[in-house]
Amino acid sequence: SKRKMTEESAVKVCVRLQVKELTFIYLMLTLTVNLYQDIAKPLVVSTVEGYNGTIFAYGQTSSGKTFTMMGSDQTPGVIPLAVEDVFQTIKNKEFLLRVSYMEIYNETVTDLLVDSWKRRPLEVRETINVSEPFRNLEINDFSSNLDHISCKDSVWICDHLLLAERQPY
Ligand SMILES: Nc1ncnc2c1ncn2[C@@H]1O[C@H](COP(=O)(O)OP(=O)(O)OP(=O)(O)O)[C@@H](O)[C@H]1O
Repeated sequence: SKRKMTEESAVKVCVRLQVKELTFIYLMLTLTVNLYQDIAKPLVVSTVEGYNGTIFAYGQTSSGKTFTMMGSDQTPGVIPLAVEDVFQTIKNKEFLLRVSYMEIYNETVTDLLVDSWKRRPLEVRETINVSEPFRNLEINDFSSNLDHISCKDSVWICDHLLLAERQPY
């Protein structure tokens, strides 16, 4: 299909740094969903069990970081796939899910969940072992089974992340 041809046109390389070794290398035929299943899903599931996890996209401009992380309606990226899996994993459990979304650009940290006209650079706290490294970062609580919380599904979260990203400065 047209979509498949397009997605296959880019090379994805997934790196887990381990003393100068690459653990996985994905070539042109790899779809984001395959990469997600191998690399990200185990990490996402273990974060729900209490482990810390980081998925980090690195590469030169236009190499496909946003495409891989956010994706599109036809080809969901790592973030929507991860949010969906989090909701699947916490289904029928009482679980507090907290989401924040920030951008680091030209050494300035910005909270993307704040309306663009209210945005101010976040102050970075450099003290070791602080649980909140950014002062004033908006942290949204979403719960899978509390009625008074407006968000109940992964689509709502992803829509808000996309809206936040597209707000003009
Ligand atoms: N695997 C892919 N299949 C099809 N199109 C892709 C793929 N990866 C990237 N693209 C397309 O290439 C263009 C650049 O990709 P993208 O915006 O994701 O790059 P980026 O690394 O986030 O760039 P920047 O650092 O400038 O933000 C976009 O139009 C995107 O849709």
